[in-house]
Amino acid sequence: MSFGALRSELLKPGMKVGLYGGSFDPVHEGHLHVADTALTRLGLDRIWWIVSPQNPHKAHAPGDFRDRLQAVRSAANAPRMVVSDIEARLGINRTAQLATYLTRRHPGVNFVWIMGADALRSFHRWQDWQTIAHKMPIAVVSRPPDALRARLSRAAVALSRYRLSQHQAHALPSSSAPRWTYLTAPLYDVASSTLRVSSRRATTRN
Ligand SMILES: Nc1ncnc2c1ncn2[C@@H]1O[C@H](COP(=O)(O)OP(=O)(O)OP(=O)(O)O)[C@@H](O)[C@H]1O
Ligand SMILES: O=C(O)c1ccc[n+]([C@@H]2O[C@H](COP(=O)([O-])O)[C@@H](O)[C@H]2O)c1
Repeated sequence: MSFGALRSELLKPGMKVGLYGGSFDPVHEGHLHVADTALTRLGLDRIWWIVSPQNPHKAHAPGDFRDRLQAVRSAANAPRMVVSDIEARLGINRTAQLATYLTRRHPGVNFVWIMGADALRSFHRWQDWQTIAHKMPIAVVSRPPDALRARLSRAAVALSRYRLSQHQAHALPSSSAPRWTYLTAPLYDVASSTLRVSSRRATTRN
């Protein structure tokens, strides 16, 4: 489903919506695994894949936005998956801005921010990260090799008293923020950066 379709879909109060932000440059199996894990373990009604125009912490320019959006649409073409260009349309690239916008506009909807363990490791460097944590619950999905380091990271320690056991993950979307959980799941050792290097090598060889 595209974001255009989403706009005409009624966002009902009480709906549980996972926000899964990423560059997806390119989209890969690990991303699908994160979305499926969050959908099932949190009992979500929807996952919105938020294709980021430009991660503010990545120096290199990502691939063409429209191409990435289209690739995510093809990969995430499954029930309850929605692909969104909302950041590009709003002209924003900070998660705190998105969280503020969505929670204000849809106060009755239960949004959850979804990210991999590597993102938790650097979360304390995101702009207004405390605001994000206070606007919506967060679900972190394990990723090699970050499992232990992520749970000992600055943000994880600062938010430790708000952590919910993964056995209670179903309660996360309707919990008041700050609240977060760490979902241990099968590890997918795949990264966009590795795929970009392989694709460059293949292009050079041909
Ligand atoms: N294999 C994976 N396992 C768990 N989480 C992942 C995995 N790949 C990506 N993620 C998570 O998905 C989100 C989007 O990731 P992103 O699009 O940056 O992919 P990436 O593979 O990390 O890219 P890059 O290698 O360019 O940094 C982030 O929250 C990231 O932590
Ligand atoms: O808001 C920030 O300061 C911030 C800093 C780094 C990353 N993010 C978000 O984290 C998500 C994952 O980014 P990426 O590039 O690692 O896929 C994506 O939605 C980014 O906008 C956000």
